[in-house]
Amino acid sequence: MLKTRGFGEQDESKAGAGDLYDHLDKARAGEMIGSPHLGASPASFEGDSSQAGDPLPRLRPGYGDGSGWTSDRSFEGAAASDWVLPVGNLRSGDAIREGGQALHSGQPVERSADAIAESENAPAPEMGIHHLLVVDDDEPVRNACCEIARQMGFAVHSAESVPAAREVLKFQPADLLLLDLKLPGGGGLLLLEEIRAIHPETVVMVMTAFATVSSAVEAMRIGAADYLTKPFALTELRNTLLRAAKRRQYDVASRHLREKLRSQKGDGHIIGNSPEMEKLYRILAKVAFSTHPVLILGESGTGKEMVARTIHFNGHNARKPFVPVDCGSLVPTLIESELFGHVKGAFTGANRSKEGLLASAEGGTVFLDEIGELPLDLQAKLLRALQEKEVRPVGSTQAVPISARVLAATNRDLLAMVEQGQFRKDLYFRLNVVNLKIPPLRQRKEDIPVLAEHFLERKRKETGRSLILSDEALRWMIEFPWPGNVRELEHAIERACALSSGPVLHMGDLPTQLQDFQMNARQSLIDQRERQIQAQTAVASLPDQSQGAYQGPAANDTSLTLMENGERIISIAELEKQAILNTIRQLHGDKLMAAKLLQIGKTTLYRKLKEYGIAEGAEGVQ
Ligand SMILES: Nc1ncnc2c1ncn2[C@@H]1O[C@H](COP(=O)(O)OP(=O)(O)OP(=O)(O)O)[C@@H](O)[C@H]1O
Repeated sequence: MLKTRGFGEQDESKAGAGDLYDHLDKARAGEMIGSPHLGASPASFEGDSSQAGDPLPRLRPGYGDGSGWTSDRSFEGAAASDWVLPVGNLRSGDAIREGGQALHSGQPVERSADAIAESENAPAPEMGIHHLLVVDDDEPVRNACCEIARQMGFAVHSAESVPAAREVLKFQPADLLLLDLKLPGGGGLLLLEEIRAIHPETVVMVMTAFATVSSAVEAMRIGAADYLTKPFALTELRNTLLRAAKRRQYDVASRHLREKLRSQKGDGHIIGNSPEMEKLYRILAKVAFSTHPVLILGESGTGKEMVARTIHFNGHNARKPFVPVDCGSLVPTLIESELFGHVKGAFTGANRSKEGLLASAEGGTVFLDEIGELPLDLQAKLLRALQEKEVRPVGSTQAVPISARVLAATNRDLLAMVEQGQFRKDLYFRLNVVNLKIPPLRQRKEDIPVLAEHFLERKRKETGRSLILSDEALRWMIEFPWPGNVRELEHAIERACALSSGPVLHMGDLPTQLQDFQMNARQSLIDQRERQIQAQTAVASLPDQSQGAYQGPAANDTSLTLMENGERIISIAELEKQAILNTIRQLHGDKLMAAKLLQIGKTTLYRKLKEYGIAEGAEGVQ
């Protein structure tokens, strides 16, 4: 049976919905959901104006036909569960069917997207449909929470116990879970742990009684995002649900962005799949959706500006301007007027007023590159501008509001500059709300082949030539430390493409620093090999070891360990002693040559001999 009712109508259906109406009506009258004594006055919450002054929820005037809601719902397999199909995520004028497959009984009813968007409590339409599961054995509380959530635009499901909740979750994973911690058939904490393991992305809010606040703390430790203490006001419930929905939306959006960053190819996109870059994508995907300042750190050419652009063009203000400011290349006398603007006549040559770069970003992003180069006096002015969100153009008495997000970058050690008094500490903390470190290319060598291929592909497209790197060239590119990072690699490929006459790019086509690096590396290998051969030849040309050679420690020597199987374990110190004494003997006492062949200093050799108690002039070692 389908029962409908519009808010404010007197209730021929009230008997069917039972306590829900009592609960909602009383809650609307300023009482608390979950109160054990519903007649209690909200005065007990004095001091919390948000609760005491809780505005009544504005229920939409019915669904489509102006009526109320469906009741009498159940879902096959989920006893006492309450299902309502999606709302939200609609464009103006859209209509949706409520009920659909999941409703066991009753006709689907429609309501317009406009009606939903109208509701001040509904999550923003772009937030999408959120499936909320309410789990509480207290039916009036459960129903009241479901109703409020439904009005806010959630797709609501409910269960009165842990087993019933598990049944619901089999069919519909929850985006959000509102969970009473005190439940029959196993506590809410158990379900919370299960959810964290199976659906870690579900945002969980727990409900507790005053007496069990410690379990809420435990729940937060396990991973609940928020908690409500019973009894709670409508406003609290709505705010908690909204926060959770936003959090969920944020999590989903950052996960998508991370995937996008990982898989994107082509010009203008960050390339690289090393673990270091994966870490960078993870943080980048989070900061893109916030408005906090971000400090981007990394050596020259690591891609700091590219990262700043990626943050801006994937964030909420992507359509607003992105204004890069190179603090290092601005003429010192002009920096102030560039950043903050000036009025006509402010200084010689100021023939007209000019808007500053900070104001021109208008809700977009200002990227302060090489922030470490900003003179100290301007650091103070920038700090003031960021704190007060306004700038005063040079020569003006009027402040101009600024609304841009600030991203800053540097290849310098700002903290060391702070310690040396070259950079303001307060500005450093202002800019460094979040910091993103881009590792140098030599610390993520896995990215070199993919980056090289990326730049080659660009050249192939530009020139129509088929171009590939020889194995040798690629091998040395991977070895090379790239002090100029990705920019240097990009230029190396460009140069090689320009110089090579055929499709294969060889070592000879790469820049001289790479060729020099290859030559030096080869030379040091040759030198090392030669030293080894010399040493071997010297030893081989000496008399047989048995002739007066040091024979090692005596059996009773403490440097010896005799194993059970009779094998002797010789200590490192003893091995060293053997090597030194044998070499000197083989060289007929030539200690200088011995030190050279053993690759130790002469003084070390004499010190060792002294330690061994071998006096100058002893046979064979003088
Ligand atoms: N991960 C990357 N994927 C593709 N191209 C990259 C990457 N990192 C850097 N680049 C390219 O390298 C060049 C230098 O990048 P960018 O200007 O962002 O570096 P930077 O760290 O800001 O340098 P500087 O400190 O010198 O200003 C650009 O052409 C950019 O496109």
